[in-house]
Amino acid sequence: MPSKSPVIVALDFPNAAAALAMADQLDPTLCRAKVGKELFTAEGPALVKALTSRGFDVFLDLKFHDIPNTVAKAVAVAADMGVWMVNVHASGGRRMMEAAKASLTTFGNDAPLLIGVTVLTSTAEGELADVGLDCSIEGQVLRLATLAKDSGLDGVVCSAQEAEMLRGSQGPLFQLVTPGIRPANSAADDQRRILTPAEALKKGVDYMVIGRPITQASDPAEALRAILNEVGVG
Ligand SMILES: O=c1ccn([C@@H]2O[C@H](COP(=O)(O)O)[C@@H](O)[C@H]2O)c(=O)[nH]1
Repeated sequence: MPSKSPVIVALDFPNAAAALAMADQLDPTLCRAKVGKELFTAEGPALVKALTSRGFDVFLDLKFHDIPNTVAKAVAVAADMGVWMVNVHASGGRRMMEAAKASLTTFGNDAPLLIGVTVLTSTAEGELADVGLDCSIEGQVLRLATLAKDSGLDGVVCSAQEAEMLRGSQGPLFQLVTPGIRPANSAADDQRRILTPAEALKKGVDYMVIGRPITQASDPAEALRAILNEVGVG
């Protein structure tokens, strides 16, 4: 049965053995699973299949960013793999996102959620200037989220710090997927725009992507349970 949990556990591991050892400690009715660049580059579609056959909804987090034709084809292959969610960089632009969305038409109700990445949660205020953007992070997130919605995407990756603003501007159905979640007293690591799980849900996020606070815990299943208790789920 697909999970109704708001938690997506980031399986950031170097190989299938380590990722599946972690997955086997987690209950797929209490969380979803995210496969990112490190794990997918090492193990490919077989690893996605191993997770879906264990009952996990899989978010394939490859953040495609390329010309429209290339991204559209990659998104369709991801859909064929049976993933639940896939993403592209919203900064790839309207034509790229529209092509990605169009490539999912043939999948009908089985199409994965298509999500646009706005500004990475590791980016701090002031760092946009380094890449030539003369605006605030909130302004850039709003601009890219609006473009993603206009291009037909189902939602965006953003920080929970921007969730309230986006919930107000993009409406109740636009999916807000937020990494950069840190339970109180956890290390921020390389994340810069963080909130706790309870703060994030209060701001209206749909899904919280959580990696190290769960996967590096001495008891990952207990760390997940504590987060679900904090937000009153499960
Ligand atoms: O803006 C973004 C987009 C993606 N991520 C990914 O989420 C997880 C976060 O892991 P933690 O260990 O909880 O920091 C990781 O896989 C990133 O690639 C993100 O952090 N920010």
